[in-house]
Amino acid sequence: MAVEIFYDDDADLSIIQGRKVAVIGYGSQGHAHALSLRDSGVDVRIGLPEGSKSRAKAEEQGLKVLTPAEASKEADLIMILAPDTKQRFIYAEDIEPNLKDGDALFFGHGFNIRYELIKPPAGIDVAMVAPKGPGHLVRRQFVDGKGVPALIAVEQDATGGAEALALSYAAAIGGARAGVIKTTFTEETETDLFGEQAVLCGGASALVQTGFEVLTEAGYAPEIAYFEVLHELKLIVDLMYEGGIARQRYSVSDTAEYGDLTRGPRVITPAVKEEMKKILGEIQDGTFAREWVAEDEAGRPNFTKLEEQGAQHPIEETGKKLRDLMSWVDRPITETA
Ligand SMILES: NC(=O)C1=CN([C@@H]2O[C@H](COP(=O)(O)OP(=O)(O)OC[C@H]3O[C@@H](n4cnc5c(N)ncnc54)[C@H](OP(=O)(O)O)[C@@H]3O)[C@@H](O)[C@H]2O)C=CC1
Ligand SMILES: CC[C@](O)(C(C)=O)C(=O)O
Ligand SMILES: [Mg+2]
Ligand SMILES: [Mg+2]
Repeated sequence: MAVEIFYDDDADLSIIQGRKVAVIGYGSQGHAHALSLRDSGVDVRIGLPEGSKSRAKAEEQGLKVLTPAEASKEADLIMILAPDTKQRFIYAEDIEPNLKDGDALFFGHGFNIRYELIKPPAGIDVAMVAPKGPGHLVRRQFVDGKGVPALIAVEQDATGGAEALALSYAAAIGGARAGVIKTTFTEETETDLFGEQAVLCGGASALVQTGFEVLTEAGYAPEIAYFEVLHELKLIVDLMYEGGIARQRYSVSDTAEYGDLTRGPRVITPAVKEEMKKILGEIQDGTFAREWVAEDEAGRPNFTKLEEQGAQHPIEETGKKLRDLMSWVDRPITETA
């Protein structure tokens, strides 16, 4: 089925400018949405618990900060940008008691609706605006006059205006400069989880770490291995981003291109593709969601152990040393916040 893609000319910014928006959470996505909504003329407030470390930051950045319950009560559109595993508790305690008919409940990712962790009442709009990029770059691109593409979806259209509202919101954070695609909560959730697990985060991190290990275990200098498999990866991906895999192949040497064409499929073998399909199956049948929710409820023991192991990987030490010598590389992630 052909997708519908919307741009700025298709969106009516005045719709979101006429709403009182509460952004719950002020992390990667929360700060980006809130600041860009404000810069687009939207009446926005932040919902954070009294003890939150981000309260001072949001206030310094000129935003009104309330508790999640106060913010939900004051607003008529609530965008929930807290961690996926915490959302159902925030919803039950702070949001649901303050929902009125005609309000809108928005998500930045479909996890809690797709896996039925949150079941909103009839009478409200339920929609999603999911940027296809990390929050800090969503904000950075907005400030630079660009935009990160976004997906919108409507789960429940109580007012008849949920889709136009979601498109208006997406435009206000810069998404419609790049393209906004209409989808469903299910399609967004399943493709997003697959992308981050198999390619963007899981696949890419493992590929880089393994390439670094192979070179250093063979006796090559870690600094050379770092430049080769991590630093240069960004430059190669920039070419793909700008002109597709074809432009990457145009710019590299024909020696590299021959190696790409003949050796790439030896790294990403049919067995790897089978494993990717298995990973997708676990997303589709809910196995991953159940595992992640149980891991979080248990206090994240495996998550913490694996995160610590990743931080101890020798590529991190080598990378830090080299990045410290390239002043333009380590742009503080809070610079745009
Ligand atoms: N990270 C990304 O770029 C992307 C994320 N998403 C989705 O956006 C949502 C938010 O993710 P992300 O931005 O990564 O989250 P972060 O972990 O970066 O930030 C979460 C924020 O929620 C706050 N928070 C924690 N508990 C509560 C609570 N009880 N009440 C209110 N606020 C609370 C945190 O407070 P404190 O600051 O005190 O820790 C923090 O400000 C998720 O649904 C995610 O899947 C979608 C696309 C990309
Ligand atoms: C790729 C990870 C992501 O899906 C994102 C930045 O889009 C996330 O959940 O953070
Ligand atoms: Mg994503
Ligand atoms: Mg994601």
